[in-house]
Amino acid sequence: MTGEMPAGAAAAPGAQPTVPDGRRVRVRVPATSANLGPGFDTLGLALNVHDELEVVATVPGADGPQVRVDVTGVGAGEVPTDESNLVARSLLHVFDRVGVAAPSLHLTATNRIPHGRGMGSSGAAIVSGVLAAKGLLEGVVEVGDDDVLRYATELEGHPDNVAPAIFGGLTIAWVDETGPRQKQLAVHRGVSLLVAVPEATMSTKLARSLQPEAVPHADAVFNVSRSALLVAALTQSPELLLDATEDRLHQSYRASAMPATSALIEALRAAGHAAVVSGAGPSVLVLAADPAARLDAARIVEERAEAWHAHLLAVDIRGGTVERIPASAVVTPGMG
Ligand SMILES: Nc1ncnc2c1ncn2[C@@H]1O[C@H](COP(=O)(O)OP(=O)(O)O)[C@@H](O)[C@H]1O
Ligand SMILES: N[C@@H](CCOP(=O)(O)O)C(=O)O
Repeated sequence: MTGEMPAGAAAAPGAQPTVPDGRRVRVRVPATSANLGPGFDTLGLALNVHDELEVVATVPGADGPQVRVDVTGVGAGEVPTDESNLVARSLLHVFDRVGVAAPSLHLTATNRIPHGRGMGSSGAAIVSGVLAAKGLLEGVVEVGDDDVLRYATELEGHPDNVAPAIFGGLTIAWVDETGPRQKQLAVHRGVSLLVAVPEATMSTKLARSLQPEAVPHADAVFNVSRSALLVAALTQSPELLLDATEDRLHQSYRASAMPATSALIEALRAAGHAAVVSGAGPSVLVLAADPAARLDAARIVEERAEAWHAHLLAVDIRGGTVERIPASAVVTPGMG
């Protein structure tokens, strides 16, 4: 016995729609690497490192809705544990957008995606919150995939991380007059991934402030050619990855803020590896055309004087997931 309204049950006539008391959801969202060299704010890949989240919603008491966030793993003791937490804010954003009163929320986050390293932690946190809201609102208000992309992009400001975090695989994301859109593609099975993560962090906001307002036309043409080629290289012709990952739109403008990243990319590319800044940095992504090339790239990373952690990763093809948890299946402490 869950005490919940069945999914799809309508609120009594005239009553405000609400989330059934005690409803629980579980969410899993992948890390991402955005840009992939030339595809600034457009291309992204989902990676097999995941944040997990459980949320229980309860009817607010006399003091109104309360939010509590318990965090283990990355960010524990650092990120806020109240409604200002990015996951909680994202969840509440959806309730606000669909016009449903927010319940009290208890979030339990298990984080594995490093923060401020260019592996899409903020995008994953936002997608986690939006997917949790979608699950909590099931049968109350329909939140479709397009809505998830829209709400997540509203919060992140650009769609290239949130699209692969939601849909998995390789995504091309763009924005038109209807809002953000995406096309998901399968990566060629020969492509293998290496992400080199340094100790240093870089705020995406700071990296974006280093971008110029305008770029030379020739550089725009350069990036159009390389990003078109990159889609072919990633899906059909991995042997073209080195040429296809050249960029003139963002990496050079940000290089002075992450010199160790630039130096590592230069060394890897000189050895023939398709190395790029992962997201806004400072991590480095290598798109290797075969497993032997990836091991050679890992050796170059490990020989650097600075401390880099080389992770051999795979493409996550599933994207973010949300499932309802029957109340009887979990023991979660109450709001206290
Ligand atoms: N799981 C999370 N829970 C709460 N806040 C998060 C989470 N993940 C990321 N953040 C917030 O986002 C910041 C990192 O965002 P950002 O600068 O965009 O870097 P990244 O490249 O990791 O996305 C963190 O310092 C933290 O404030
Ligand atoms: N296109 C964005 C991507 C930011 O990715 P993140 O993983 O660093 O959040 C940018 O380059 O600013």
